[in-house]
Amino acid sequence: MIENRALVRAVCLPHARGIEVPQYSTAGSSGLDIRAAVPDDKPIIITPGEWAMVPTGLRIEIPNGFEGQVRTRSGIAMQHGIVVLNSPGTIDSDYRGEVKVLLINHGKSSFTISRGDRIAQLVIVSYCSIELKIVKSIGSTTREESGFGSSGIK
Ligand SMILES: O=c1ccn([C@H]2C[C@H](O)[C@@H](COP(=O)(O)OP(=O)(O)OP(=O)(O)O)O2)c(=O)[nH]1
Ligand SMILES: [Mg+2]
Repeated sequence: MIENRALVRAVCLPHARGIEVPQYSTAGSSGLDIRAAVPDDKPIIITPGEWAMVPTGLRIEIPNGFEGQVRTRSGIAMQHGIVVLNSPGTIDSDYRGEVKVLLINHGKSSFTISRGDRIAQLVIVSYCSIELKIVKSIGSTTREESGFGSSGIK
């Protein structure tokens, strides 16, 4: 159990009223499950190969020095091929619009998203803001320019 919790304030927009607010499903979960705020009578259907922007009905105020990462839920990825297209989606701390989730269907069947469905998870992460300095050369390493499988694939 993490004792030192960052406070994230959120506004629930009218179209999300009645939907469960994002929650950690267990005490040790890193991501809060976030739910689709689509109308009851207008589910979103994503056909194979297509993607859709799913509203969450939430505006959040992430503290300075933190960002939100919108990540795929492994269950719907494994069972239906539904993943966050821009994974992980970035929620900037200065963003005040509605958090949206971009989902793509890599599966073989259409996938229906109904009101209140848990569509993704939101992880709040601290990050480092840098000052980028352009110089003539940068420090050398053993690896130098090797990459992209240079150490072998398996
Ligand atoms: O999955 C996502 C990704 C982004 N956003 C919102 C919050 C984020 O702060 C903003 C901008 O996102 P990003 O920086 O990824 O998009 P961009 O294409 O660079 O747009 P911008 O020029 O507005 O930064 O859009 C979401 O609601 N969900
Ligand atoms: Mg951006």
